[in-house]
Amino acid sequence: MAEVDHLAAERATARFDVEEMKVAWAGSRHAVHVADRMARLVASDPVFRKDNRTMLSRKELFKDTLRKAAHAWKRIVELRLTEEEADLLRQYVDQPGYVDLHWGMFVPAIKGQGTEEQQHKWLPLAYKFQIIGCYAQTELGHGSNVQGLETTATFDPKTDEFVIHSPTLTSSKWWPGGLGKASTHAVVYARLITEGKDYGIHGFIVQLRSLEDHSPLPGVTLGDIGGKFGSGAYNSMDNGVLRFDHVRIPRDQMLMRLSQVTREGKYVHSNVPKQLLYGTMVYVRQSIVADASKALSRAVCIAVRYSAVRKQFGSQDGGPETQVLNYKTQQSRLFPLLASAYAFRFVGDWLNWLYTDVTQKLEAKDFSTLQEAHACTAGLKAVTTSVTADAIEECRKLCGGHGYLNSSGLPELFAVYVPACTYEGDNVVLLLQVARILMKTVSQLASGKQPVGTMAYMGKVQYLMQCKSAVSSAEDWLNPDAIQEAFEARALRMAVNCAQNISQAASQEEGFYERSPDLLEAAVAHIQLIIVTKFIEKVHQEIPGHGVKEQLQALCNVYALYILHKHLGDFLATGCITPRQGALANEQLGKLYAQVRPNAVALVDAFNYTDHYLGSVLGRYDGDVYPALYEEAWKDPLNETVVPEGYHEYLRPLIKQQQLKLSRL
Ligand SMILES: CCCCC/C=C\C/C=C\C/C=C\CC/C=C/C(=O)SCCNC(=O)CCNC(=O)[C@H](O)C(C)(C)COP(=O)(O)OP(=O)(O)OC[C@H]1O[C@@H](n2cnc3c(N)ncnc32)[C@H](O)[C@@H]1OP(=O)(O)O
Ligand SMILES: Cc1cc2nc3c(=O)[nH]c(=O)nc-3n(C[C@H](O)[C@H](O)[C@H](O)COP(=O)(O)OP(=O)(O)OC[C@H]3O[C@@H](n4cnc5c(N)ncnc54)[C@H](O)[C@@H]3O)c2cc1C
Repeated sequence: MAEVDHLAAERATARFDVEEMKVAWAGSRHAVHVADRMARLVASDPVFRKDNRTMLSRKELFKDTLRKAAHAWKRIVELRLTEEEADLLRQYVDQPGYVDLHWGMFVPAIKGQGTEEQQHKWLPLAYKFQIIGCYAQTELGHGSNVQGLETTATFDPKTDEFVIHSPTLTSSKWWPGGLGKASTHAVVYARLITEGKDYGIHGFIVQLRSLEDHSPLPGVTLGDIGGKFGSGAYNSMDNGVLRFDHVRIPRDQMLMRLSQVTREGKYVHSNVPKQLLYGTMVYVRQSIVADASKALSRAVCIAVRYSAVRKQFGSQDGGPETQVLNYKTQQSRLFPLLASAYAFRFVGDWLNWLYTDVTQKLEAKDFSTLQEAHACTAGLKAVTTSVTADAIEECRKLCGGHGYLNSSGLPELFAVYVPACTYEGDNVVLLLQVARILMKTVSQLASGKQPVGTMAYMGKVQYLMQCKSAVSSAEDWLNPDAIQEAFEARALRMAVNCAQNISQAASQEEGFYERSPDLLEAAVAHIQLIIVTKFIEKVHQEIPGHGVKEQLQALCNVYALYILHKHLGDFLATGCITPRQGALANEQLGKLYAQVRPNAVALVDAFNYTDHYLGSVLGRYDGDVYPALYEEAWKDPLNETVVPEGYHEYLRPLIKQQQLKLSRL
């Protein structure tokens, strides 16, 4: 705890119990305790220091990542941490690295697509780090279009092996994290060819490097793909390139849970949907939604605390300067982001529940919710990452000039975060998947088929297509039913409009292609409805703690009315609300910002982030920003010498030359 709390006055104005809000945010009292313990463990360990990260060269940064990963593993083993604790410890280390892909994709791919026998063989090796794995799907030529991948896995019945080959330059695996320098193994996605027939994409476990000296195995060419956006940031990750020259692997290294190749080379597909091959991506997409709320809440925490510390311009009578957080413009930019952080947190929890539920159903051979899981994970991944990436940049601007300094933590957070809009599915490509499912659902309405899950509202088509909002005062917008109905009507009408336009095209495919920009917006409207709905449902639950429910209610309304205001064109164009009702929503939004203002600092305190994890001099808990900024500047390598290197070569001759010229005048 800080000795001098420059934000004490802010904390004193909070009208709710911050400790209880921490519980609401983390999900349970247990979750708060575990997270707290792990965060402090990391913060107090000098190996996990990260304040100098943006000043390291790529090589130093990569070595630092290896060191941190090894040290984290040592601590996990020494302290006998549980899986939950270990995951949190890695999260607080906060440096992207090969372990993310090892635990986050390699292990889940084997769990999801490997037979029990294969899991029995490979998982213990992975769990003890006797092998290190990555997920090698994307190629130089194709990422989004998974069916377009070119790497081949041809079965050779003579030797009972698959021959893995990269037939073209564009078939080189390109991007997999951990592949460049660290991984010994990969789950490689390749076209399965047997008995002369191409059966499409399947997963194979392939060893890449020697377990003795880490050198590439014969026929394997691999390396790092090069520096990436920003200093520090995602450059700690060894995203890699990989080519195979007729590399042989035993037949039993094909992941055979969904389909098999027999000893004779016969292809057998189990009676399961082929999309289960994409299961690892679905799993990671739902984790990415939870991750979005973490990244967004970090940026918002920095911007809120700093905005409370920073003062600009005085009162007209020469009194004290105004905290920038008191400017209405600052509030209208910042508070919707604060509300979004909470909204994403709760929708992330719900998505995790949905994923667990779908997984259990799949195990019982019930595939009915597969489409729902795909639509929700793809859509929520797309919307939450796009909003978060933009929001981090907005937080940088909200911090003025100091936000542009590395020591603010925001440039690095942005650089680390933006690829989330691309990896695990480009956001536009994913939203078009949602749109396809929406169009399918609309087309089935006429046949009387009742939509289920998050599409269930579409079943109220008769009502939602013609309903008119009853809002007649700003306060009416505090009614969750009014919000819910407006969002449902907007999403449905946008989807139906798209479907009608598509039906006028020469073919469904052509119509979809022509209308894809509108479809994108319809998909976003549907996903925003889900986020609003899950926030409303959360607030309806019993939430203990003085004032906690009231604050969440206010944030829920901020989130919904901000989206309504931002997308007013959609609501008006579809006739769901009138311009007057739109203006009333904006009026109510202003009142809600005033309600949030005294609670803002406490609302970000509830994220319970250590100064180490935040990594920002602007976001310090104690608000003592200026001495920290001043001190940080002196740590820059440029300040190691008073006179800079290069002075004698370039500056002195220049200055002397000018002096000489002047003396001749
Ligand atoms: C790793 C860390 C884990 C922790 C995470 C926590 C925090 C995150 C922090 C850091 C992350 C760290 C690293 C990031 C690592 C990144 C890894 C990667 O990027 S791996 C590569 C990911 N690649 C993609 O996502 C590719 C995107 N493309 C696709 O998913 C598909 O190809 C696409 C676009 C869906 C199209 O597929 P296609 O086969 O052509 O399908 P159709 O459009 O024709 O659809 C056919 C039917 O299949 C249904 N479908 C499609 N996908 C799925 C799915 N996933 N699940 C279920 N069903 C699916 C689709 O709806 C169609 O159904 P119908 O036939 O209409 O009924
Ligand atoms: C940091 C990072 C880490 C990654 N890690 C891994 C990893 O560990 N393993 C792995 O296998 N891969 C990994 N990837 C690859 C990643 O999954 C792909 O980059 C991603 O799926 C996007 O595919 P792409 O690069 O082919 O983009 P493209 O599909 O080429 O996208 C280019 C543009 O085309 C547009 N576009 C494409 N198709 C359509 C369409 N049908 N309709 C409309 N517009 C379209 C996109 O919106 C985008 O604007 C990683 C990528 C990054 C950036």
